Amino acid sequence: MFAFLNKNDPAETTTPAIDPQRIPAHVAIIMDGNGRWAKARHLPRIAGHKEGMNTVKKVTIAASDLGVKVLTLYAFSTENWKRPTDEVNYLMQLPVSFFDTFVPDLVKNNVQVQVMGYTDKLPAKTQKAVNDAIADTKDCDGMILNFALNYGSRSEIVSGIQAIAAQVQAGELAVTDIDEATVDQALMTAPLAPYHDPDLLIRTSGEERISNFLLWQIAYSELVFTDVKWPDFTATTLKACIADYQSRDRRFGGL
Ligand SMILES: CCc1cc(N2CCCCCC2)n2ncc(-c3ccc(F)cc3)c2n1
Repeated sequence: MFAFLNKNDPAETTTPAIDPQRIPAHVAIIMDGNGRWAKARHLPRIAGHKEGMNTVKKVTIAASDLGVKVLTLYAFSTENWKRPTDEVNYLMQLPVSFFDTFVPDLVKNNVQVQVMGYTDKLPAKTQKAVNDAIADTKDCDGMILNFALNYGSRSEIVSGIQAIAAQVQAGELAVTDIDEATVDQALMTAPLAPYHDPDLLIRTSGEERISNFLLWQIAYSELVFTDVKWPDFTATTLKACIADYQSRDRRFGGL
């Protein structure tokens, strides 16, 4: 079901062998450990977030080069608003910094940006940076880089139920016609079809929790937990996680 990597090789010094024919189509990552990375170096937490953004750039290109179809990154949860104001303010300018420096590389690598979450609640500058990047990469038909931004799975499911109920109330949908596909189409991952469900979910920094991320979508996902902190995560770490994924015998509930 899930495994914990890096018991013996935390630095991932060896490049694992992976089968290029069995790359997971959709990889989702909970990018944890940025604050602890900074604390271990006697740096402010925002230094960890800044280094974490550099890792986003490196891992985006690595995933695209490996042939991943969708890379979903949990950048900011609905619960993160509880953090200190100065940290939230710093985090909210990261999408601006990211796109100021990285959109040309995204286009060069044919990467399309998508964003899911309650983005209307974000600061105007953050929303503009996100909307500009989506517009600038809309013609790219390579890997989709999907940021979860002000996202929470339970809220997403409630919003989806409300949308389905409105369809029934409007006479557009019969209750007996509601099925799993109806729910898939009502969730924020609908635009990722046919890759709306992650094949592989990675969480960094040793925590073994899902933390309200893609709860419906990970029903059959392989879960890999690594103790590597996100700022230390590299293309080699990604390959090690994919090698672990490829070592699994996925049954989707069957024998
Ligand atoms: C808004 C919070 C946040 C935090 C953050 N961190 C800090 C915490 C996680 C580690 C990665 C670095 N990053 N890194 C990229 C983005 C980003 C988000 C949307 C977008 F369209 C483009 C880039 C980002 N956003």
